[in-house]
Amino acid sequence: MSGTKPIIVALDFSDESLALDLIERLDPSACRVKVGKELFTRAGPGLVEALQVRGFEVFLDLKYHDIPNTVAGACAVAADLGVWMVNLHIMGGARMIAAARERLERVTRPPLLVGVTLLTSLTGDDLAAVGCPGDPLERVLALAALGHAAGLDGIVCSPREAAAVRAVEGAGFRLVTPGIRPAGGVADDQRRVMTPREALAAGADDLVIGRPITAAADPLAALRAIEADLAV
Ligand SMILES: O=C(O)c1cc(=O)[nH]c(=O)n1[C@@H]1O[C@H](COP(=O)(O)O)[C@@H](O)[C@H]1O
Repeated sequence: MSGTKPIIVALDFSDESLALDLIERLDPSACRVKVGKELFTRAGPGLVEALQVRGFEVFLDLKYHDIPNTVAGACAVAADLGVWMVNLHIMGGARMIAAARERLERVTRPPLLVGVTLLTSLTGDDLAAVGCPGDPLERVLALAALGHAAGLDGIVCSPREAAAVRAVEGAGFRLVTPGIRPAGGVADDQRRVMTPREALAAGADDLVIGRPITAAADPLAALRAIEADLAV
């Protein structure tokens, strides 16, 4: 684990006010937040700035996947926004990743650049159905190696793959893991999941957690319960 606050709360809301209501009750010294496609499409960069003004480090999760020039430009603009972390799809290829890295090297405060390997909602059967049969773990390991060589700071993967990736890619490579579900929680659309404690024990650096917190009757109590479980 590379920090004292491994939890990233995924603010997957359709409305800015819902995100801000939750944020008012969170402590920026205890967690980070993620702004993804839903909230960003609604609220845009202004919301990112509002979160940062309140002291939160923001993971901008727009999963860029395009030609190298377009992704590099988007990463540069994300850096201008001052975000802490930004992501892209490793399937965009080594030249796309290298272009993003090269552009970020030109900015004063580059965000961490991480790459999505295989979405945590996908199984081996899903891979076969899109014409890429194979074992999810093998695919994650291959994409992690490609991304690392092309200049990523880390990857997004399921915690189920964290230990294997850590063994190959080493200590400094950041492992960001969604697909987190407290024991007994519903998986929703996630397929490759682990509990928060299992994920940290497997070597994850960051735990991206959305609905187990945001859809709970008492989101703050749900977050506290996860933190308490991790502290044991
Ligand atoms: O890049 C991501 O953050 C991401 C990658 C991935 O493979 N799986 C995944 O679930 N995510 C994001 O992580 C969050 C997980 O949310 P919950 O399933 O509600 O905990 C969502 O905001 C997803 O967009």
